[in-house]
Amino acid sequence: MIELSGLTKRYGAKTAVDGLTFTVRPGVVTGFLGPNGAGKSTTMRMMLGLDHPSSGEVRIDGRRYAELRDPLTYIGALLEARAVHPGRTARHHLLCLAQSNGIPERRIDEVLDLVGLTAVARKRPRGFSLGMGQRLGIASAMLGDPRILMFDEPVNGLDPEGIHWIRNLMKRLAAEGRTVFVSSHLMSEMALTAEHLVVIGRGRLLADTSMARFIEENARSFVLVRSPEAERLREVLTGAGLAPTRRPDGALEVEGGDAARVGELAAGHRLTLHELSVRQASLEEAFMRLTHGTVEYQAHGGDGDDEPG
Ligand SMILES: Nc1ncnc2c1ncn2[C@@H]1O[C@H](COP(=O)(O)OP(=O)(O)OP(=O)(O)O)[C@@H](O)[C@H]1O
Repeated sequence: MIELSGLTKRYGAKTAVDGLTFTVRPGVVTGFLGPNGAGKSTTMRMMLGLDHPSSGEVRIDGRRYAELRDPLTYIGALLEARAVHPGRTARHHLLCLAQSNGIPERRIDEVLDLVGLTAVARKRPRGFSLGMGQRLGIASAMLGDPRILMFDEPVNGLDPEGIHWIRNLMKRLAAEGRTVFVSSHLMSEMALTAEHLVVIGRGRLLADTSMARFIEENARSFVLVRSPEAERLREVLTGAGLAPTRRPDGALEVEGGDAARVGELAAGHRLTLHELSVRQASLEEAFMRLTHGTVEYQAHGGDGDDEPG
């Protein structure tokens, strides 16, 4: 478990993290979202004792990071900037980490096998692809068999196979009862991976809730229906208390409607349908709606919207 209370980080006049209080629990993957510059990396760095809070604190299974003996056995992390000594082989890199953290050497082969790098264990990471580099970073994070794992943008730049592998690994680690905390800007990927979400904007907590609730509360689902007799259909649906709205392209949207009911009402009135589909609200839509206004660098409008110079 990771517990943050009143966690704050100021850089001069800039407050990067502003009084964050939340708990990351074991057993589920918790996604960490926020627009660029929201303070995610700064928060993660403070969780790992790499940055000192201006005020507030982080507890890792009840203790401060500095109080942990052999911290890699409590919390493992994959951060965006990978620090691998260029002259060391993958195996040597893991060996150095193991030796400085009281981890038995046999664990190295286990983690190499776990991430699928056994065949290149004696090669230098310099020649590794992005995906292999990520796997080595994950092997380092897993080395101490920690109960808590943190991943900062783990799928950035990975191919679909690599993304799939990391997604399943994170889910498996959570299913084993570990605490898994992951940041990503890829909303569709996050929607498939995380069960719980923590969302921040300008350093402040915006949401700490389940994925399902977050989407339900911040985005809308509706039934989309198209008919060559749209006006007649609108009357029928309105008569049934469904309150459809008409889109400029002539289609009708029935918010909170049930597709079966719409279809049955249309059939009952012998109305032809060209489309009847359920549009599920997406995490991306919910995220955009919630964080709108907390984005640091916002583009206004589309092309040609520049102020005349
Ligand atoms: N060392 C630093 N000195 C001054 N300002 C900093 C420093 N580190 C971060 N900041 C500022 O703090 C804010 C939060 O940055 P942070 O990198 O934590 O955001 P983030 O949510 O991880 O962003 P991104 O999604 O772009 O990675 C930003 O405005 C950033 O410019």
